Amino acid sequence: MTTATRIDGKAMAAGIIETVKAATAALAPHTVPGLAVVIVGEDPASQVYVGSKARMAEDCGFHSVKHVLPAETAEADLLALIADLNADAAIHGILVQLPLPPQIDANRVIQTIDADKDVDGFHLLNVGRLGTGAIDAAFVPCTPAGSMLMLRKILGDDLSGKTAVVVGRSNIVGKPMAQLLLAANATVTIAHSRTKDLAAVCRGADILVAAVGRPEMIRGDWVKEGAVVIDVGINRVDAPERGTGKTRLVGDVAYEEAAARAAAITPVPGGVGPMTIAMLMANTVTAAYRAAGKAAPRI
Ligand SMILES: NC(=O)C1=CN([C@@H]2O[C@H](COP(=O)(O)OP(=O)(O)OC[C@H]3O[C@@H](n4cnc5c(N)ncnc54)[C@H](OP(=O)(O)O)[C@@H]3O)[C@@H](O)[C@H]2O)C=CC1
Ligand SMILES: Nc1nc(=O)c2c([nH]1)NC[C@@H]1CN(c3ccc(C(=O)N[C@@H](CCC(=O)O)C(=O)O)cc3)C=[N+]21
Repeated sequence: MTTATRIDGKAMAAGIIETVKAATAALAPHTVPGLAVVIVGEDPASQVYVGSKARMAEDCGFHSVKHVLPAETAEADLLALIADLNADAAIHGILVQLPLPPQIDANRVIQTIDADKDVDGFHLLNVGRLGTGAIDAAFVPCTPAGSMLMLRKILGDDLSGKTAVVVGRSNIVGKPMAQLLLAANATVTIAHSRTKDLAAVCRGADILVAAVGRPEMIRGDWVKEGAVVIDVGINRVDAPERGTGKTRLVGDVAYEEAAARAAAITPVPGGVGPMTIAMLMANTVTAAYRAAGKAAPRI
């Protein structure tokens, strides 16, 4: 029995992309938003994501460049490429796909990106802005930003009086998600692998955000009746029922079980993933507006 509203990330993302296209057209011909996507190594899943980011950038009317570097690239060479992109006036946004191979210090790479081109929102300046309430000046990480838009569609802008539990404390999802929820007045708990009785913690959540990376770990009876569930997890699992060697994507939440109790829930695929890509395009067009000295459109 599925009773929950399915929050359609694919449809929401398509709406955002239309807004991005209009904002891009309004900048022409003086400014064309430029996005550089950099990937080191040949991990097939990462290649797919980087390809879809570059394709979507083209679809939006951006100048789009993709740099594919070999897995054995030295850190100094990647830093030199970033310096070039920082200095390139045709590039407004730089994304370096994570994770990076072990010989490269990801933190050093992220801090080398010009904060004004940091469309991932991972640079210390943008993290600091988000954490100190200067959200309008920050680039907010795409996955949490997209997750918040989905949540706001159901619950509105003010989450006063609501308890939110974020499972996962990564710099790219869990921590910025918690900051956004806090800024929207939710009472926020961040859970992780050392949390005791995670099921009970989750059961207290009016808003439950799963960003763990464990297929269907969060079961239906962990979900409070009437909760809003945002499933960030993207996990590829075997699907022998579809044929030998076939796989499918599942989230961190057991969807059908959770949907029987939740008020609203995001699916995987078609939930947070497409919203992440849409927010990357939104951040890039914002960067281009700022570079042109114009007020960025609200997305
Ligand atoms: N939809 C999208 O656009 C995106 C999806 N993702 C997906 O989201 C998921 C999380 O990504 P990311 O944040 O980068 O992952 P990380 O691996 O960086 O972080 C995972 C977090 O989950 C916690 N965790 C791991 N096991 C458990 C457990 N058994 N119980 C409770 N907490 C646990 C870890 O805790 P601890 O810190 O204690 O180790 C950690 O904080 C992945 O599936 C990833 O593919 C990621 C980015 C974008
Ligand atoms: N610097 C950096 N920034 C990132 O934002 C970043 C990153 N590195 N490394 C990897 C993760 C992962 N990530 C996803 C984006 C879109 C989908 C997405 O569109 N998913 C589709 C399915 C795609 C498919 O079918 O494989 C969906 O959920 O419907 C998934 C995952 C961004 N990440």
